[in-house]
Amino acid sequence: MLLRTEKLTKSFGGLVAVKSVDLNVNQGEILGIIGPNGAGKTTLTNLISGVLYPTEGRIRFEDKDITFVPAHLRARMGIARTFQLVRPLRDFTAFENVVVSCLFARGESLREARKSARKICELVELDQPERRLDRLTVFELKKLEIARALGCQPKLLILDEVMAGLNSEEMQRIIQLVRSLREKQITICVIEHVMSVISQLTDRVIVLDRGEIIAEGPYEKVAHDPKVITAYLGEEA
Ligand SMILES: Nc1ncnc2c1ncn2[C@@H]1O[C@H](COP(=O)(O)OP(=O)(O)OP(=O)(O)O)[C@@H](O)[C@H]1O
Repeated sequence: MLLRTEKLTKSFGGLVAVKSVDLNVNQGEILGIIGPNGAGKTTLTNLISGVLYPTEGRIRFEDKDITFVPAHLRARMGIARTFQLVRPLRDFTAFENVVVSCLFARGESLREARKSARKICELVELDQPERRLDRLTVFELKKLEIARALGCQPKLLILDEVMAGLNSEEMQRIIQLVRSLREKQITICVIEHVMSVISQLTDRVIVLDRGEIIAEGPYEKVAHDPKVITAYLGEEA
């Protein structure tokens, strides 16, 4: 078990966004986290990455209790995530963004960080990384967001809706990239609204609804679960 949460709960005032969630992430798997809008997926990601601390419950990573470990130290321990809204440093080039991530997350020297960043840019196939960010397409910004997360040398990589705004060919390229990362022994959690991506990419899926896990298993199984169908229909109603 790489990551385990026990009765993880986060309340915002009266609203319980994540409610007593027991989540296990196995070493080497690609786990999908799905659920209708407002189900608590991003809050759960924020709790795991340390952007937020829980109201109750514990988080264990590689058998260490990290419940209240600050985000930057979690990054050094090997937990990396992308953000739903990409958050690059706007005044830097793409390459410099990746260098910064390697410098801070890995604690590398500038020389080492530049070398690592070059390899990461090749891995994610970032074209012309010396360009400024205002010259990048949405697809390239998404790859940059993944590249920045890879700067942490993650053991666990959480992808928060990386497919939003991409066309189907670009999605296929990201799917290939994510598969290649798994081959490099990186465990991956994918939060995604695009179900064809979830079905192609994941070994297992958990479904959140109103902060709780309502179903768990292979995508084909959970997609036919009446509780899941009802949760999604509720969203459309
Ligand atoms: N900082 C906050 N303060 C107050 N309420 C919040 C905060 N963050 C999230 N919430 C609420 O918590 C609930 C879960 O939100 P969250 O963003 O985690 O859901 P989600 O599943 O990621 O949704 P989406 O798919 O729309 O991104 C929502 O009702 C949301 O309004």
